[in-house]
Amino acid sequence: MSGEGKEPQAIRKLAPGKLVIASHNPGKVREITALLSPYGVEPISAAELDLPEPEETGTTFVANAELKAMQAADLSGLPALADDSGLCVEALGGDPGIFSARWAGETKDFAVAMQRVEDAVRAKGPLAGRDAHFVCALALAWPDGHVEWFEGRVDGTLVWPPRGERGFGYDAIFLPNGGEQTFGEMDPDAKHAISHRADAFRQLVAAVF
Ligand SMILES: O=P(O)(O)OP(=O)(O)OP(=O)(O)OC[C@H]1O[C@@H](n2cnc3c(O)ncnc32)[C@H](O)[C@@H]1O
Ligand SMILES: [Mg+2]
Repeated sequence: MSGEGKEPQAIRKLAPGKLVIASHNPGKVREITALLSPYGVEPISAAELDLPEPEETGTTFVANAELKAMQAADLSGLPALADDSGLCVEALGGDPGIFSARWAGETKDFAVAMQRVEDAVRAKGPLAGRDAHFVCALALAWPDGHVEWFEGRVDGTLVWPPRGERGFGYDAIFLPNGGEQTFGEMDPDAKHAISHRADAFRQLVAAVF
């Protein structure tokens, strides 16, 4: 990990400029802003810039992160960081996966999405396992069209009923391996120590700082 034993520095290629967080999900924007906070960049969200939400036509997390980042960099003329992430349930062959946001429907209701996951796993029968993991692909796009990407992961188990009001999305049903609290119950700093997003972010820091 970079930064150990020295003061965090501004991102070499970014300082002292702005970085667009190419996401329309306030939970993600909050987490990415916190992860970026030691590094001296000025984050500005896609919503603040009124950027459109692109259609996620990719078939992988990386492809979707890349298209979101490239669109934001292109439209803003600034470097842009996008995150495509999701919950992959082993018993469901990796679903909802890249469709995690879409399982919540038009109204983005994650109580509904978490219930859909529970129903789908229970429908597999009593022997269906509860193993799951979160994936986070981060793509950093530069206005000249160059893109770098990084993928992180965290493994855990699904729990029902949902536990905890912190976090967002599927956090309340995800118990990371070795932990006693779901991501929905955890302090945000504790989630940042182990999450899929933090894992991808560590790789980004190592490559870009
Ligand atoms: O595409 P953007 O605008 O960034 O926002 P989104 O919510 O549509 O994001 P995705 O397309 O990447 O969909 C991923 C979904 O997976 C869920 N998810 C991702 N990371 C999560 C996390 O750390 N905790 C809980 N749920 C998460 C969350 O509900 C997201 O809506
Ligand atoms: Mg999305």
